[in-house]
Amino acid sequence: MEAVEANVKNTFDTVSNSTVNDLKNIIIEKTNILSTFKSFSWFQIFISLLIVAITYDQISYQLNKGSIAGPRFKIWPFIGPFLESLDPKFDEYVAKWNSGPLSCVSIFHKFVVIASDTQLARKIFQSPSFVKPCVVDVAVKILRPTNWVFLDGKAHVDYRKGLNPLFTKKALEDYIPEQEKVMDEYLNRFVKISEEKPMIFFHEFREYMCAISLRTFCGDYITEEQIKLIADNYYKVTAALELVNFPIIIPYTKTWYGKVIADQSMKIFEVCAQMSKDAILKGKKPNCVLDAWITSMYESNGHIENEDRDVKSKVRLFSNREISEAIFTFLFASQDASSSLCCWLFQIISDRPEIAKKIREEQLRIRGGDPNVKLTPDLIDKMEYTNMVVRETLRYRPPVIMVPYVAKKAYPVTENYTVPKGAMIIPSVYPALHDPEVYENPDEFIPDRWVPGSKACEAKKNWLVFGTGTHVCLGQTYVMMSFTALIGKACMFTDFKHTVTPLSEEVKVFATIFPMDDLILQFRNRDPTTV
Ligand code: HEM
Repeated sequence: MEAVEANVKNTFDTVSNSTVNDLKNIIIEKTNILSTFKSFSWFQIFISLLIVAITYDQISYQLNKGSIAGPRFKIWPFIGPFLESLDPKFDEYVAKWNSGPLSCVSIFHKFVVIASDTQLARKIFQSPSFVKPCVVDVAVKILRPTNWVFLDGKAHVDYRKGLNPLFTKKALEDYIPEQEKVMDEYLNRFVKISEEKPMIFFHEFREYMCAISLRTFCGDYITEEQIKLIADNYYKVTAALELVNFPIIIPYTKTWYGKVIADQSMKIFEVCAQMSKDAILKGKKPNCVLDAWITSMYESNGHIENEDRDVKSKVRLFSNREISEAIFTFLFASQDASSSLCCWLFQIISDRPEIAKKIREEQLRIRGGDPNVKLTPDLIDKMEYTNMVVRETLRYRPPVIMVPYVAKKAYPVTENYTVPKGAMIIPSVYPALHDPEVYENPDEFIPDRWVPGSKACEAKKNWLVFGTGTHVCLGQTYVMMSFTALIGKACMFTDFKHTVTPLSEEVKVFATIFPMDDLILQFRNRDPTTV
């Protein structure tokens, strides 16, 4: 027993001794580390941490970049080319596209991959299981988190099914009379305001686009004053939703003004939605998008008789708030792109009088010589040459030059490169539309390249003006038809003269693209029965 006790004591002593020694060692070690730290100044600690952070930032950039084109190093640590991105230059985009089929850039923690190759761009647009449209953080606050544009996968596809019939040729038939009134009103206004001297039309065209969209969407339910309020202020929404913007809404900043206008507009649309609901129940014939949508909801749910409209799938009943949010997205999606197309169309045609003459000839011919024949979808279908001019303008100066998407998970976009999860992946549209293999002399404006059966017409894969895949532009048919109608009427009834400046052909990027000099024009009335 004693032997056992002695043994235990010995073991205990040995263990205690070794534990004490270990503890001693640890304390000495810690004291050494502390004293080493103490010998550093705060400045030295800060510099060391900074070096660690910069190294981490560089290494993760190199790992994300892999073999694709892009700056060798992230020259400005953390921020990357943030300052350049605040004022994006078209030439810098072109340089990026020319640098390789896939190229990259890193701004703050965001890694951005840009695809310039047509096949790759199409592949990205058509990979909804890997990517979804990328919206700036603040967009969720401005457009509201409940907005349909943030839906993904099946929920998005189902929602789109209900919206698609609102922008078909058949639907347009109902909207055209109201649209034509706005066209006439604004063409008169353009003549009046530029009577004295040529003036900048960038703002005018933005206001006009806003007015025509709002009349198409909300019909007579929206007042002139409300249209003016939204049209005068909509640019604040564009500025608030630029790709690089502060994510938190601070009062009296760009994003705050954007939200105020968005909220005001949606409030107006909510009231319009209720007015449309009341009118449709009383048997009104639809003449705007709200009416068409509410009719399909009411027919689908048995509130009114189905008049053999284009109701392919069951449409549930939507609240006024939901409808107002969707109408705002139509405005949001259309306003900048349509204003861009409008500016380039008028500039390009004015600079090429022979094209204006051919448009007039066609417009008079299809109307049997009477310029006052009213617009209908069938009449617009006959405007083949005018349509080719609109198509060529969209190719030559595509309003949306690229569409930001985000990788939902690691996305093997090529055999050799995988886009990291969370990175932005941007399919470019412009290079596909300037591909010399398909469009000979791509930097020349040649409407005749669109004659039926031509190489350009057949190259459907290059036609990325409206995107492709599940998020393809909802308004594409509407855009082609309403702009063909508009420019036809503008050429018949007015002479518009462009003041060419050295900046006219330079491209300004403001969400979409515009002539750098903001387009200086003068409109005059003309005899519409002559060419
Ligand atoms: C010249 C005029 C226009 C151009 C160039 C244009 C172009 C585009 C492009 C490139 C996209 C992204 C497509 C994709 O990701 O695959 C898009 C989406 C969209 N566009 Fe347009 N657009 C125009 C006018 C309009 C108009 C007038 C409307 C009116 C309703 C509209 C409604 C939409 C909507 C709602 C989306 C999002 C669709 C979705 O996420 O499902 N666009 N547009």
